[in-house]
Amino acid sequence: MDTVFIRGLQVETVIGIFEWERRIRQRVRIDLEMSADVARAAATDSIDDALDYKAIGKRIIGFVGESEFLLVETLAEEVAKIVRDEFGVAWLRLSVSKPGALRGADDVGVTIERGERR
Ligand SMILES: Nc1nc2c(c(=O)[nH]1)N=C([C@H](O)[C@@H](O)CO)CN2
Repeated sequence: MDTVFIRGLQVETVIGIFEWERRIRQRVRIDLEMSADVARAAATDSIDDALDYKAIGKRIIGFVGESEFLLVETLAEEVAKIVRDEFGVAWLRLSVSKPGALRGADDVGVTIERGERR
């Protein structure tokens, strides 16, 4: 299985369980790996046969920027659904984190895996 990935995508959004977090925008970081047939795209050298990371990245930026979830878990699940349903991705591994949210830690968040690897 091949993968197409997006690493370190940063988007500002409303997220968090505390009252003060509902009044500000915070930066979340998204790391995404998606199964893809890279050999086919390489053979034709056509974006039509590729999983377009730019199109997916723009869709995620738009969705996350407009969202107002409490938990990073919910944000991760909803982004995973969009990527799978709208871009036909069979398997993905997705991390959503809030850099600096926990004093003393570089980053905190969740990683989910959805679908079957082909
Ligand atoms: N598993 C989770 N734990 C916590 C979350 C979360 O989204 N998932 N969120 C918070 C707070 O919003 C925190 O990020 C504020 O600094 C705490 N724990």
